[in-house]
Amino acid sequence: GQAVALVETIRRALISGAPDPGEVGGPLVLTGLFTLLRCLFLWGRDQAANRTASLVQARLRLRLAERLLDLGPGHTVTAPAGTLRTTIADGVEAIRAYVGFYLPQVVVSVGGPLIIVAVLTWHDPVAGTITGTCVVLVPASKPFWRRIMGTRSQRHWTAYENFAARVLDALQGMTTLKALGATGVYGHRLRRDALALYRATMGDLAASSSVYVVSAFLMSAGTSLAVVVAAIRHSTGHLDAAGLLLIAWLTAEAFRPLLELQNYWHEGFHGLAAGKGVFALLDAEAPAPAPATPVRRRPSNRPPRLVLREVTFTYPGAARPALRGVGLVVEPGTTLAVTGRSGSGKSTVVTLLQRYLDPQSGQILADGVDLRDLDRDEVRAMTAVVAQDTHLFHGTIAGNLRLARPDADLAALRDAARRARILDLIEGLPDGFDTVVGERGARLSGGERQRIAIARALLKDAPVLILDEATSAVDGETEAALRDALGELRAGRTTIMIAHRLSSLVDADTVAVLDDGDLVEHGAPADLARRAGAWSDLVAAQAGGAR
Ligand SMILES: Nc1ncnc2c1ncn2[C@@H]1O[C@H](COP(=O)(O)OP(=O)(O)OP(=O)(O)O)[C@@H](O)[C@H]1O
Repeated sequence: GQAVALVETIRRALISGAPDPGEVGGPLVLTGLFTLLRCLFLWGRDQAANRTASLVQARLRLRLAERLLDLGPGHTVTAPAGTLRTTIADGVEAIRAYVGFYLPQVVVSVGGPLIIVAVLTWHDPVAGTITGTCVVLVPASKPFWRRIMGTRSQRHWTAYENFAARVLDALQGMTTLKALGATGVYGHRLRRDALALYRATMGDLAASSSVYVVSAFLMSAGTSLAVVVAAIRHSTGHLDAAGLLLIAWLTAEAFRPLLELQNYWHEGFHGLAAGKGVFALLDAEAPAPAPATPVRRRPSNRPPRLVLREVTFTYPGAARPALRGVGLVVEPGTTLAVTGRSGSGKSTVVTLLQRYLDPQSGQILADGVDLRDLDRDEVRAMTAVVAQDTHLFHGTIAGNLRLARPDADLAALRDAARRARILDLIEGLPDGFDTVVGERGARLSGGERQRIAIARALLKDAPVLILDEATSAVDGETEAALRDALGELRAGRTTIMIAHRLSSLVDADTVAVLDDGDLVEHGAPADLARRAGAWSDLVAAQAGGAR
C-alpha cells in the first residue's frame, strides 16, 4: 500500500508534469497513513513476539522445574547437573529466539512475498514471474542447507553443553582440585572442551554464513533481473515510468521478509538444537513413576513397619547389582543399623527407601503397602534425612530450617535448634536465625551443618528417620552431645541408620551387614557379637585399624 500510494504521488507530481496540490494531496496523505500503519504493525509484531516468547519461556521454565523436581535425584544418576542447568537456563533462552522471532518470521516470509508477487504480477506479469521464481528459489534451496545447519547446530549445542557441565563441575569441586593440585590437569580438559566449542561454533557460523551468501545472491539477482527486464519493457513502451518505479520498490520489498528470516535462521536452528534437550527432559521417563491410583497409609504420622522383600537393584548402566535379593524387617519405632564395607550397597538402601529409584525386583513395604503404590508426596513426607553431607541453601538459617516446616514460628525454630544442640551457636551469630549461611552453607563447619540438619529433621517430625553417617563430621565431645539429640530424634520413629563406625551403631535394635550387595548378617547387635561372622570381622578390622 505504501509503495503504490507513493508511486502514485510521484506519478502525479513529477512524471505527469502537473504538480497540482489538490491532486497530489490525496495519495500523499495515503502514503503517510500507510507509513504510519507499517510502523504500527512492526511495533505490534515486536510486542507480540516478545510477549509470546516470554510466555513460552516462563511456562517452559516452570514445566521444566516441576519436571526436574518430579524426576528427583534418581534422574541425576544419568544426567549431569551441568547439562540440566544448561538445558533449563540457556536451552530455554535459545527457544525464545526460535518461538519469538524465527517462527513469526516464517509466517511473514510466506505471506508477505506471496501478496507482493500477486500485486506485481497483476501490474506486470513478466516482472511478477521473475520475482516469483526467485522468491520460490530462496526457500527451495533450504532443505539442502537445513541438513547441514541442523548437524552443525546440534554439534555446537552439544559442545556448549559439555563445556558448561565441565565448568560447573570445576566450580563445585574447586576445593578438591586445589587440594589435589589438579588444577593444571583439569584446566587442560577445560581448554580441550573450550577448543571443541570454538571449533563447533566456527563450523556452525561457516554454514550459516554460506547460507546467507547464497540466499543474498539469489535475492539480489532476482531484484536486479526484475528491474532490468522492467527497464527494457519501459524502453519498448510496455511500461510507464511510474510502473518501473513500483516494480523496483516492490521487488525489493518481496525479498525483505526472506532476508529478515535469514537473520533469524541461525538462531532458529540453535533453538531447534536446544529444544531437543528441553523436550528430552520433559519427556524423560520418571525413574520412580507415580502410581495410577495412590493408596493412603493411615494414620500416616504413626511410625510404620518397614519391610524390604527380596530387593534387587542395579544402577542404570552398571554391570552388577548394587543390592541382590535383600530382605529386611524394621519394626515400628525401632532402629535398624545398616553397615558393611564401602560400596556394599548401604546408600542404595537409603535411595530406594526414599523412592528416588525403584528396585527392579522385590518390594519395599511400609505397613504392608508397596512404596510404589503410595502417593509420592506421602513417601516424601514420611521420611526425614540427616546425611553425611548436609546441603544448606544460600539464605538465612531460619529459611533453611523452614524448608522442613514452612509455618514454623521462631519459638519452634528455637526449640528444634536447642534439641539439636545448635541454639547457642546460632544465637551467638551476629544476626541469629537471620544469619545468611552462604552457598551450600559454606560459612558453617561440617558439624554445624549437620546439627542444622538434625534441627530440620526435628521440625519435619516425619515417622521415618534416615541417618546417613549422621555423626561423622563432628568431634568426640560434640558426638556425645549429638548422640543425645539423635536419641531424642529417634524416639517414636522407625529409623534406618547407616554407619561405617561401629561405635555409632550401639544404639541400634537390629543390625544388617551388607557385603557386595548381599545381606550377609542380620540380628540384634549382642547376638551378632557372639557369632564369628561378618559383624565380628568388621569389629576386628576396625579395632585393628584403630590400633
Ligand atoms: N549412580 C551410580 N551408578 C552406577 N553405580 C553406582 C551408582 N551409585 C553407586 N553405584 C555402585 O553401587 C554399589 C553400591 O553403592 P553404595 O553407594 O550403595 O555403597 P555404600 O555401601 O553406600 O558405599 P560407601 O560406604 O562407600 O558410601 C557400588 O558398587 C557403587 O559403585
